Amino acid sequence: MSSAVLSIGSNLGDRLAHLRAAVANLGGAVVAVSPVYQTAPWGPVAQDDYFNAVVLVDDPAVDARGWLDRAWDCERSAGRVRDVRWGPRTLDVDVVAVDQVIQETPDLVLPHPRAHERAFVLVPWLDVAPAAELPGRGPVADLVRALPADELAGVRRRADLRLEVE
Ligand SMILES: Nc1ncnc2c1ncn2[C@@H]1O[C@H](COP(=O)(O)OP(=O)(O)OP(=O)(O)O)[C@@H](O)[C@H]1O
Ligand SMILES: Nc1nc2c(c(=O)[nH]1)N=C(CO)CN2
Repeated sequence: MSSAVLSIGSNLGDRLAHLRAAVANLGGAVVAVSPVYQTAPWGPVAQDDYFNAVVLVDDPAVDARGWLDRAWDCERSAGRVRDVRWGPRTLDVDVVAVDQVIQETPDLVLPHPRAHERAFVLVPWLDVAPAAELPGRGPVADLVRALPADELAGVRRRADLRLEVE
């Protein structure tokens, strides 16, 4: 059994189309899709706002490494070029958590090592899973409450935009 929390983000090209394509690519594994948020860029690189969302997925045949492969497949389909760390991208798919797994392998750290400090991950996750917990860090609701006000202010729900579950 394997359920995962994926964070999807885009700030290059048709941002909504890239997020929609990721949800379509994940197909039958998709259990829930959060609202879309417009988010101020996190990190040291000056760049345009992102659209972000969180997707809950489940597939008994996919393990933690398998979710990373699915994430990379989504990114490849969006024509993502890997250059600047934390720089602009057509599509970023991060594996936030897989079940209760805590691991550190060269390719995959779980939970995602920066998820607990990212409003653009925690706020949409809370929308679709109010009782969720980030393994090793506690309830997502508590993590959201602990975020600095300016982090939270940079995350604005776009009620005019929707990602459909296929
Ligand atoms: N939980 C995880 N989800 C996605 N990638 C991970 C994870 N843990 C480790 N990685 C590794 O991180 C590397 C860099 O990923 P990526 O280019 O998406 O980083 P980034 O999006 O710029 O930064 P960040 O990881 O802070 O979101 C990948 O090659 C991948 O192997
Ligand atoms: N708001 C926001 N900022 C980011 C994002 C993202 O998805 N949303 N992804 C990044 C890639 O490392 C860097 N910064």
